Amino acid sequence: MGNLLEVNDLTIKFRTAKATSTAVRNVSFSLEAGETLCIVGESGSGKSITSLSLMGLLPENGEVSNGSIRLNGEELVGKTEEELRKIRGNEISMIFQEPMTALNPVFTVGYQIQEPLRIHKRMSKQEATVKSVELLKQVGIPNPKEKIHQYPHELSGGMRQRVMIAMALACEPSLLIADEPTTALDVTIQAQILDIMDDLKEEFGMGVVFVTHDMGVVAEIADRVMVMYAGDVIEVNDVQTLFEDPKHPYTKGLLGAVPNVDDETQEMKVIPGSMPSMEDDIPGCRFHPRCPMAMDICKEKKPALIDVGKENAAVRCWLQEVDTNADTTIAASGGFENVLSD
Ligand SMILES: Nc1ncnc2c1ncn2[C@@H]1O[C@H](COP(=O)(O)OP(=O)(O)OP(=O)(O)O)[C@@H](O)[C@H]1O
Repeated sequence: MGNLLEVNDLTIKFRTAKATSTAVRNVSFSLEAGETLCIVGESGSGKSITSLSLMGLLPENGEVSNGSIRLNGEELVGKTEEELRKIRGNEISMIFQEPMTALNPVFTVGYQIQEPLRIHKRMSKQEATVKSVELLKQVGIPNPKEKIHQYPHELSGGMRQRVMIAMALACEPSLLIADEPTTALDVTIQAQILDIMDDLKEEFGMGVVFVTHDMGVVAEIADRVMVMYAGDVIEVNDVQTLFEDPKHPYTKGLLGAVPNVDDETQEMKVIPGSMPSMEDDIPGCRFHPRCPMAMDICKEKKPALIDVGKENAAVRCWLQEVDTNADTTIAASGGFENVLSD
């Protein structure tokens, strides 16, 4: 069986007043049905732009300048807005950090969940009403028959987030894209919503692309993790291996000195220095100015993303290429342990 999602060599550029700059470079990844891929990295690494491009929702000054995005074998790059509208909300849905970007304040919750069902699934008003009550129940909203008559502003933040999830799941999409959907919520509500998403993923067999800063969330929900830095994929692996044996110094930095997949309180650590902007022309590895392990070659030549022994596992680092015992080298020299701050 083919992959649900195949992204190949995706490059995204932005036109700004000064120039055209590359925000995301040659990104490739795949996703199977029922799998959750977390995209992680500091602010500005290209996580959101990558996920928005999957929906054909790049800002007006941005474009996919190269590459391919295939959903169930169908190419999405180059589709017209009208073609994409048929796919959005039906085959692919998205949830955001701020539910009010998806919810319309002037329509009732019920109307907004029923709309995609009537458009994409051609349900009658009565069928869509029954389904919307069922969906609200599935996402843990009490008294769903009453709630469908309420407006978004009458609900709490956590309840609005659930409504947005219900809306996104209404048409049982094969791909759900979630961009920091629980970041603004308190931890208890966040945990409840992640649980609901996980249950619904199992039930519907969706693939999920989940963008987050929070390594605790990654540990809880990811099957695989893709780490991005300044527009490049720098490491990808299954969640257990990535937490137990991160290869790239940047990933080690994000995870801190003693990563533990079972530690749900783990926060992304602050790495000294800052991410370059997309306009900065940095020779070699774009991480080298911040890397405690940088060698001469890192300043001169960009490393390729190379496989690390199994399918869907790769790292972009000269240490990996020139020293097969790279992990021992990093561990022996202390890596980030001496420079990390919380
Ligand atoms: N409309 C835009 N015009 C120009 N550049 C943009 C635009 N939107 C994003 N960018 C640039 O694209 C790059 C990637 O941004 P993106 O929002 O994907 O990062 P991110 O990793 O998701 O960060 P955050 O966690 O802050 O959302 C950044 O350098 C950003 O400045």
